[in-house]
Amino acid sequence: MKHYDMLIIGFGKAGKTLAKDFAGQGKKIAVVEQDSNMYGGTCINVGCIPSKTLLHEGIEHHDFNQAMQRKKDVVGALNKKNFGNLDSDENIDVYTYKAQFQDNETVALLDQNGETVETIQATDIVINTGNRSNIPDIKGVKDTEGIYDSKGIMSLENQPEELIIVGAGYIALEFATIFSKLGSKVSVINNDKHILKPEDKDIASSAYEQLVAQGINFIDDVTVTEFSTNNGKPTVHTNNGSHHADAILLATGRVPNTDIGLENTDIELGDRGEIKVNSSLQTTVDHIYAVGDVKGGPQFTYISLDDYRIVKDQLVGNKERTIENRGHVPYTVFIDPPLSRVGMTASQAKKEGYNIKEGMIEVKNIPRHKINNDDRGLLKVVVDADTSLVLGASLYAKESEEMINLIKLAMDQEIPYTTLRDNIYTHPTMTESFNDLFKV
Ligand SMILES: Cc1cc2nc3c(=O)[nH]c(=O)nc-3n(C[C@H](O)[C@H](O)[C@H](O)COP(=O)(O)OP(=O)(O)OC[C@H]3O[C@@H](n4cnc5c(N)ncnc54)[C@H](O)[C@@H]3O)c2cc1C
Ligand SMILES: NC(=O)c1ccc[n+]([C@@H]2O[C@H](COP(=O)([O-])OP(=O)(O)OC[C@H]3O[C@@H](n4cnc5c(N)ncnc54)[C@H](O)[C@@H]3O)[C@@H](O)[C@H]2O)c1
Repeated sequence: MKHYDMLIIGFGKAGKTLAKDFAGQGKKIAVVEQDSNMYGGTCINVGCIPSKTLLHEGIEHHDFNQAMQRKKDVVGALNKKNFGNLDSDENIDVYTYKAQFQDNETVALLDQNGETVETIQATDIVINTGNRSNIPDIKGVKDTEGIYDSKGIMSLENQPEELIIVGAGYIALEFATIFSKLGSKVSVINNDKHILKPEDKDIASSAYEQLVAQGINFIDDVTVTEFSTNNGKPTVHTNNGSHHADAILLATGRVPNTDIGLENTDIELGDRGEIKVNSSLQTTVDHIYAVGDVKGGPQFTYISLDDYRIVKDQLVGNKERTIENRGHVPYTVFIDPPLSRVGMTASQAKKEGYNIKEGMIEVKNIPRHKINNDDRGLLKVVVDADTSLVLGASLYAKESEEMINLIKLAMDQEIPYTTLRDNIYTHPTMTESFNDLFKV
């Protein structure tokens, strides 16, 4: 039995950052990752980085093969760098095995045959096992060839001429954009009447129009009933017709990876199968923490990174940072142009009882659009008329993934909207539009 100061299960964003930080403080750390293709975690290997690389290549008019090759190069380099970063540290041992709890104190490392090769105990244990694609229990889903999840679709050897995407959330819309930019004909099967329902209505309808203008076909308000193969092609059957393609992507949500022997522990799960944590990310066992996607809540790399800050603060800090005070959580849906959001929309703010003022500017009225040669999109902000604080922003525009971070900072720091309105910004930039956007 080996003993460490900290055992981290899963090579995710929070875990690898904790490992390096605590090793730097002289602590002995074990990191267990079940798959060498996943050193560095989901984001760099099968998530954010490969998907955004493919999107970038599509927008730059590269073809499918060029895009896939660059994705492979980028991921390969990052995987290697991530492994080296931990493995070269004398205070960190990286184990490539599957971790299984034997009890609250002990974790077994299993090889591919399920045999225990090592057992580890540690003063603190951090579960950072992430999540995986949800495969809906629909007839034929397991036996029909040509059905992929987001990981599989990014490893295709040949470009699908036609791609059907089931689901209309983040992954669906991003992959619809990627594959249509790379030249595939894309259809999205949506079980709702609309897409982007939580978003501002003007922004959602503008984004819908743009996606349709890019050639993406939306089949809205249908229920998938079965998958099968017809004339050698995967086919999706719905309550309103059948559709076949060269490939089908399931983008139907994600489920936490909790197959780690939790039945041998006192760790409890929540209603959605996530590991239950308190606001300091402690599980129902005091010395075991859960970080990143496996604990549910918002699923983003920067949330996993912030989870690292919370656990660090809990173990060696002043225990002040929690999931309740980490500030507003912005996000970007990487369609083209990207849709970025923080805080409330106007209708949400009204429902909450705020007395609001709204600002809006179309991208075609921002000078930078001439240089970008891109007049698509609009920006909207909501401010509190009583306090002058910013309540939210919905930015659908090129470079919005950068601009949104400034608004998040202003909201967290309670900077009044008038400061954003009257600030000096460099020119010609998209951000200088805040001078007009905040004239509410
Ligand atoms: C297609 C896609 C695109 C995305 N795009 C974005 C984006 O643009 N921006 C963004 O912020 N977020 C994005 N996300 C979400 C983001 O990738 C995740 O929120 C983030 O990676 C969180 O990771 P994590 O820290 O929870 O752990 P992960 O990075 O998921 O790491 C968990 C690791 O644990 C390992 N593991 C699991 N079980 C065991 C076990 N029993 N033993 C040992 N190891 C185990 C897994 O192999 C994995 O490597 C995207 C996700 C997907 C799928
Ligand atoms: N840019 C980013 O930050 C980014 C990008 C991709 C993914 N992510 C993260 O990954 C998470 C998961 O993304 P996702 O798109 O898989 O999930 P999601 O929850 O956003 O969307 C799931 C979609 O699948 C549909 N669906 C579910 N079951 C279905 C069924 N049986 N038939 C038809 N449709 C069905 C839902 O109605 C919804 O439209 C996101 O919540 C996000 O946190 C982030």
